[in-house]
Amino acid sequence: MRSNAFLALGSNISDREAHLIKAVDALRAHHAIQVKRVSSLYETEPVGYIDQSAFINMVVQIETELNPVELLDVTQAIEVEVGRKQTFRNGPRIVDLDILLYEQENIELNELQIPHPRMWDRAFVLIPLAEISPEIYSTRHRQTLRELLTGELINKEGVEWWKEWNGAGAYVRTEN
Ligand SMILES: Nc1ncnc2c1ncn2[C@@H]1O[C@H](COP(=O)(O)OP(=O)(O)OP(=O)(O)O)[C@@H](O)[C@H]1O
Ligand SMILES: Nc1nc2c(c(=O)[nH]1)N=C(CO)CN2
Repeated sequence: MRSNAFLALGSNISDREAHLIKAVDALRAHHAIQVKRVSSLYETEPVGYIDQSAFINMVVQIETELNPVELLDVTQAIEVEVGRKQTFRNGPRIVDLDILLYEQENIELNELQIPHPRMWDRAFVLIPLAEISPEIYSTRHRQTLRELLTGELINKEGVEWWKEWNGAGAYVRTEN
């Protein structure tokens, strides 16, 4: 059975776009993952630990035969493959892959929480996510992403559209 999931990617070291392309290529190369949609790239001011370079962030939609924990194993292996070194919480990184959503599942394991617990506070996640899937519904806000982003609830500052996705993979712009 195939499940729908959304992943957030970010990089803020050296050639940020190249790292993201490598990560998406690695997802595409995996036999149990199909990349369905890829957002544009956004340049974003660092959140949390602010004394570091700007990030490039993006979101991809996948379908996968992997269960959530297997998917986490794969995303963590890709982080290492693309070159992630040990870092500190919120610190700089070659590439970071977070699982945002997996179907409608709520998961509360030590090593995996889905929906990603901080996603609704992060414009650098919500803005690219809304680009590829504006109808996603936040049970916390009782609004769709589209509604949430046209309102005042989310501070959109510090997130700038940077460029279209130039790597391989489905680039599908939704009509909105
Ligand atoms: N939905 C999720 N996606 C990815 N990792 C998760 C998720 N939920 C929990 N984790 C756990 O988070 C751990 C730490 O992740 P990481 O070092 O990337 O944190 P971070 O990127 O600094 O902060 P943040 O999690 O706020 O983005 C991972 O080892 C993983 O087990
Ligand atoms: N703009 C931005 N800030 C961050 C990011 C990120 O991807 N983009 N990731 C972090 C740790 O996961 C901490 N802060």
